[in-house]
Amino acid sequence: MAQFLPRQFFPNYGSIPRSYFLGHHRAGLTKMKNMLSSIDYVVECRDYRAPVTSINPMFEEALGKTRRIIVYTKRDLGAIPQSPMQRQIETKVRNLDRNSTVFFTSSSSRADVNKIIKHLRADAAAPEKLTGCRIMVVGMPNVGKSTLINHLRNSGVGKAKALKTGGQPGITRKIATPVKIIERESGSHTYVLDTPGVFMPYVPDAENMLKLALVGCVKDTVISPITLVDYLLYKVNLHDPQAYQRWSEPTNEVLPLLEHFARHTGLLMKGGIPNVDGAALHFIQKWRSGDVGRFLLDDPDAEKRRREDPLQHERLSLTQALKYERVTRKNKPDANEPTA
Ligand SMILES: Nc1nc2c(ncn2[C@@H]2O[C@H](COP(=O)(O)OP(=O)(O)OP(=O)(O)O)[C@@H](O)[C@H]2O)c(=O)[nH]1
Repeated sequence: MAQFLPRQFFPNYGSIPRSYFLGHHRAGLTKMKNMLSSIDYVVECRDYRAPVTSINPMFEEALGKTRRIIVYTKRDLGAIPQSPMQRQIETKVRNLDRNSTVFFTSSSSRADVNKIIKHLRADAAAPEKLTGCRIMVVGMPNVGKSTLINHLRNSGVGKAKALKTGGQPGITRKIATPVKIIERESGSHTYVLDTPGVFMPYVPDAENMLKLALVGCVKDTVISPITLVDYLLYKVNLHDPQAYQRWSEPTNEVLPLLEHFARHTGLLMKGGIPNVDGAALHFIQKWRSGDVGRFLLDDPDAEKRRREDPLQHERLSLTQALKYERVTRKNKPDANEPTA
């Protein structure tokens, strides 16, 4: 049999939507900015699988110089736990933000969350105020903020889940009441505030929009699931074309893959015709639960090179992003209303 050759580039970016900036994202960001004066730390959550793409430049500019801890969530989905690959990834990702305190967490690992609690308890610079230390947790939609806070609370004060979590973005729509995660004898306890996930007004690079949709920052109704699986297939093949061998031979063709997958998983319509749309959503869910390989969608080495080369530094500025948003709103009065 001929050797399988994965695609080396993805040919089909077509007309992918580049925005998902909803009304509650804008309102949440404004409220966060207004609350900053009473906040001692910001914990910025990013998705481990897209450590570069899930950075929201809006936070960089809006949250200013408030002390920041970066937490890469969903560690369990980006690499096999304790593997050499995991260690390699984390060294590279840590090196991208040498001046920040960085943690990697998996919701299934108490040890990961304990490290953050330990750091916060030991932090000599934590303010000893009568009102306690207040931490705001920010990040893109669905990145795992509420889950992290529930685990911090459980690890820090032994209490059960306080916040609602869910598999689709937008579960948290308002800044929540503070949740206590550390108790101190002095009475200066540490509290955490959950915030609504905030997307960016415009994603200049269509590939980044696909990555953000795959990791779940964007609702599954915004981009065609078949396009998403096509992009995922391209990435999976570069990582390990055997990752979906339970359902299909290695292939670069999305429709045959989805047809095989639909038949294996019983997603059939009348007359036994494979339900490829349903299969696409199910295949994405499989990948999101770690069943189709664990790997990064971003390349930290490429990001390092990009950051070191000022000529390639093309990140969209806040001004450009807001300009784009104004134009979109002018053309479409309901552009900021949530889709389904
Ligand atoms: N496998 C895995 N899943 C996680 C992890 N952290 C969060 N999740 C899942 O990711 C989904 C989103 O988690 P949430 O905590 O609701 O995310 P959020 O950032 O608060 O979402 P918004 O309400 O949109 O702001 C849920 O289904 C969680 O169970 C993790 O470390 N590993």
